[in-house]
Amino acid sequence: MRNTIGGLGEFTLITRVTAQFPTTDDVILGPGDDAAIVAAPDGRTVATTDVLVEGRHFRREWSSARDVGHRAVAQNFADIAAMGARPTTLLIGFAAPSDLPVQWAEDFTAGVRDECAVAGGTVVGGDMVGSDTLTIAVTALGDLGGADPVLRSGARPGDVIACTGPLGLSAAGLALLEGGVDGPALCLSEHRRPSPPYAAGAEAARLGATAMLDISDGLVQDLGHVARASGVHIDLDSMSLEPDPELLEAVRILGTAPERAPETARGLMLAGGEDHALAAAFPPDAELPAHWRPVGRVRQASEKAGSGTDFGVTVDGSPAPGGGWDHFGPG
Ligand SMILES: Nc1ncnc2c1ncn2[C@@H]1O[C@H](COP(=O)(O)OP(=O)(O)OP(=O)(O)O)[C@@H](O)[C@H]1O
Ligand SMILES: Cc1ncc(C[n+]2csc(CCOP(=O)(O)O)c2C)c(N)n1
Ligand SMILES: [Mg+2]
Ligand SMILES: [Mg+2]
Ligand SMILES: [Mg+2]
Repeated sequence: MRNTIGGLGEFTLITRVTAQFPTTDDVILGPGDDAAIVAAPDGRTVATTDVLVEGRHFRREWSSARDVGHRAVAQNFADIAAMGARPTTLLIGFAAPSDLPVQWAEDFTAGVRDECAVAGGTVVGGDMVGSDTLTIAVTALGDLGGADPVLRSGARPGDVIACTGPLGLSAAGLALLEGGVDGPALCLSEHRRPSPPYAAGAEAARLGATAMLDISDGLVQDLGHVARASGVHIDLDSMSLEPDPELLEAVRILGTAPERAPETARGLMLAGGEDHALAAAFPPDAELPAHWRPVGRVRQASEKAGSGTDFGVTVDGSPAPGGGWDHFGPG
């Protein structure tokens, strides 16, 4: 029992974990009572939740506890940013077996704390329960700062689709880990600790974005949600997707012939999930900073090309290949 959370007990563990989190201007009452009280300066709070399950989302042999902490924050605060909001606070449900080392819980918490410092939020509560499967369920809250939220449903024909943040790197990192081969550090680190462009969410709202979401399941599949919600069609220009040199190197290490590497890398940029980049639709006359890379156009839904499994997204005018993540669909 020594050095396991079973030895420490639930309430000591809660005290140790919550002691790591600073208070911020968004916190009226932090952890310790029946609920937290969070400031909502304009009267609205953006709320979202995502779950990480060991074996499904991470493996302890591939990711450190700190990595999982970073990732739990990143995937949730990316959803807040994708609404055009500023990340403020988190609640963390922590379900773990009793023989989990205390050190793992401490390191996970340090990862949460450090990613919160990057995103600008903090933790105000959570829950600790026993479970055979290590599972992290995070609720994130955010503040719109008086602005209108950027929904998935506002894209209009003529809009430009632009992305900011990495694409394909996390999928390449995962493939390297699955293959048991070493590869570019950037791919491995983006898989273990995604780096969503948090501030770009509110920036997109200021720039007049008509629709936005973060890329968790794959660019094509996720933009399909925008296309359906907005009643439009989206055509992506594959040649506007410029693979990072590290992504090209990773696909070569994974066995792609050098001359095919750009195409394979673009395939990962189109279908790879978990980068938590932001993709948004902007009016054609929007003046976008360079980090928002135009990657496609919004068209009338009636111009939709292709048949079969059409998510309302084409690539270079042709039906997009599948490949996005579906937790319950065919693998
Ligand atoms: N069990 C559920 N009950 C109610 N709403 C849900 C449930 N699961 C998902 N949703 C809602 O469905 C919408 C889409 O969920 P989804 O999880 O695909 O989005 P996401 O969190 O942006 O993506 P990802 O989970 O891949 O990061 C969200 O508004 C989410 O709150
Ligand atoms: C061990 C292990 N195996 C597979 C994957 C790949 N994976 C899991 S969930 C997901 C989509 C986003 O999830 P969600 O929709 O729940 O946010 C992806 C691409 C992984 N990360 N770790
Ligand atoms: Mg979700
Ligand atoms: Mg999302
Ligand atoms: Mg998903």
